[in-house]
Amino acid sequence: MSSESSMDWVETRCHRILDANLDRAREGLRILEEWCRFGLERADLSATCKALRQEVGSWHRPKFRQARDTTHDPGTSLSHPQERQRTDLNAVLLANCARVQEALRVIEEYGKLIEGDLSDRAKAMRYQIYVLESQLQSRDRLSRLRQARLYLVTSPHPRLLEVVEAALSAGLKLVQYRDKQQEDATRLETACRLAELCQRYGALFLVNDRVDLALACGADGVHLGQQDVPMDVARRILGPDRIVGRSTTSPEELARANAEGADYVGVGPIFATPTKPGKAAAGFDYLGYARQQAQQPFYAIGGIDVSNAAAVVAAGADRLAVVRAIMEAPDPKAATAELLQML
Ligand SMILES: Cc1ncc(COP(=O)(O)OP(=O)(O)O)c(N)n1
Ligand SMILES: Cc1ncsc1CCOP(=O)(O)O
Ligand SMILES: [Mg+2]
Repeated sequence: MSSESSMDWVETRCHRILDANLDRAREGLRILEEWCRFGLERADLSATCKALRQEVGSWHRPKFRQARDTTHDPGTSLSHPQERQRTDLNAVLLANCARVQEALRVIEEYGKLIEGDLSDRAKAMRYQIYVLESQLQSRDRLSRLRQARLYLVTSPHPRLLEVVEAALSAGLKLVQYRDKQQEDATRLETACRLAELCQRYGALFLVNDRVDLALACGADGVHLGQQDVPMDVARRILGPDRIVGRSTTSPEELARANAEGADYVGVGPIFATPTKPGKAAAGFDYLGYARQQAQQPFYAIGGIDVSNAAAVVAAGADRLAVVRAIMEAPDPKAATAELLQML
């Protein structure tokens, strides 16, 4: 091969790579656009996707298409098992954000050999996709939160991951890691393992009290009590896309949580509970008040189990948070299923 024809050979291969990845980016954007338009009914996000998709289309030069050689492409018949089965909507959105980001990265690198300008634009667009991804995630987190009726708050347990997995396998979609005793290094390790587990089951994962641990393990958010850091500080640290929940025991605390814009509130303790010794019960009166006044989803918590959950629901709760009812149940999966059914 002469040195000139070898350069042509490389260029044709690069055109082929650009052709495939321009198509891949456009397809991924179309999938995201459809959800923004028909799922979220968000004209702004849908318009963003459309503009990005059209821009990618405008980069697609005829010479890239002409280099296409589908019959000899060994990749056309390869597909990963994960591509055939996505666990939930969020997995579809995440997979397609990743697909667009990867395609843009390829365009950015190979574009340097062909057109520097194309490479620069692909890089700029990749950052726009990161922003879009976090916008989609935050919308998605809040809608998943609204769907989650049962909230497991964990307690220290020798088989913590096993118990949580049993509850997740029964359909639980919201978990809070609460451990006041462990050293930070162990807590962080456990939080990371729980975050991964919850993600696998399509469940939201929050960390109790600790914004730093929530950030470090990539949790979906944090639960703050009245003595924890102020909500605006948590939002500043975690960014606008994570969930921040707040405990409330009285109308005054609820009014503050409303004003602060908490994404959800804990309402309780409904009954006195050994999990929070010394904390007086707020009772059904406060539950009824929260039902009228809460501006966000609220979870009744404190002393709730399968024996009294129906009464708590009758008193106005449509969401429950529990510790012992699942963590100390002889069969955590069955207890979760029973509670879920009551909701
Ligand atoms: C859902 C939910 N509600 C209330 C609490 C209690 O939080 P807090 O008052 O900060 O007490 P601790 O849990 O930190 O002991 C909660 N954790 N979750
Ligand atoms: C953390 C917390 N906050 C108010 S009550 C409570 C503990 C609830 O535990 P249990 O469900 O075991 O009564
Ligand atoms: Mg707390």
